[in-house]
Amino acid sequence: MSAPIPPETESAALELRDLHKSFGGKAAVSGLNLRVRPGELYALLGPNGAGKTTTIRIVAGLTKPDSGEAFIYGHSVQHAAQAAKQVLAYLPDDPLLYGKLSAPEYLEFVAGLWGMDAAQAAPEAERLLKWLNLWDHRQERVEGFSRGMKQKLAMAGALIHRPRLLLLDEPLTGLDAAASRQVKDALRQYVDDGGAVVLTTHILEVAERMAERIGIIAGGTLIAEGTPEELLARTGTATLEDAFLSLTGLDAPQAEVVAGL
Ligand SMILES: Nc1ncnc2c1ncn2[C@@H]1O[C@H](COP(=O)(O)OP(=O)(O)OP(=O)(O)O)[C@@H](O)[C@H]1O
Repeated sequence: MSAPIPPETESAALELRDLHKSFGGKAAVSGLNLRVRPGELYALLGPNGAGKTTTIRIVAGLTKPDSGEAFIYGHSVQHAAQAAKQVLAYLPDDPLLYGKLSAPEYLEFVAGLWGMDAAQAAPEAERLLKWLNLWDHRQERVEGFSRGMKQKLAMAGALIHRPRLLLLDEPLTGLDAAASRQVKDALRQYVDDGGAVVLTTHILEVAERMAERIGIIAGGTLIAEGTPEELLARTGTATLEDAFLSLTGLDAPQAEVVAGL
């Protein structure tokens, strides 16, 4: 039971316009365009080295593109970074937590970074911890948490300032079935409340079950985009795995490694 995300007038939660980024002369992102709507969960799929993390890092303002622009609810990440970051949360695949703190202390700390005072942060922290089933562990130090509990706490930290776009890099890696289900349920609730999620994943089943739309990226460009059903129809395949293989042109053994199957 999360509080509704405040409504926004801008039509796109995220818009990427002709993004380019090279490292040492080698293109990691090459002419990438995409739009994600509020209330949409968008999964970025692609082989290793396709440019997914670089894209997410550009949106999070951690990597500067060589050219092109990213807009979050109309705010340019490159030219209005403060406004863009205010409505954004980025959860990397190895989030930094402070082991000596309890979960409420950690959330109070993160809230402070966003300029929220303790009186504002405490009820929000309690709501998030209850929502993610961490409230019963509120007196424990984070260093004793399991990986799944840490991942959920990191997600609570990402949500404490009520962002409207959530960027997640491989959010389900290493989680057991129960923790994975809770994180998926939390993400579904978040988009149902009007937030937008962009996540990268190697788990095709996650993309197929959860995403409104999937973007397949290879060589730094979007080679296909659509609902899971549209991707199947476009490739004439029965499974997303087959669609992924067909669209990326990978042979089956290689693609199984890529897709983490
Ligand atoms: N900081 C960096 N310095 C040099 N090259 C980089 C850097 N970051 C990414 N690259 C290169 O850019 C390309 C895209 O990498 P990126 O991490 O964005 O891909 P990815 O799709 O997230 O891959 P994976 O699925 O393996 O995480 C790769 O060739 C990678 O080696």
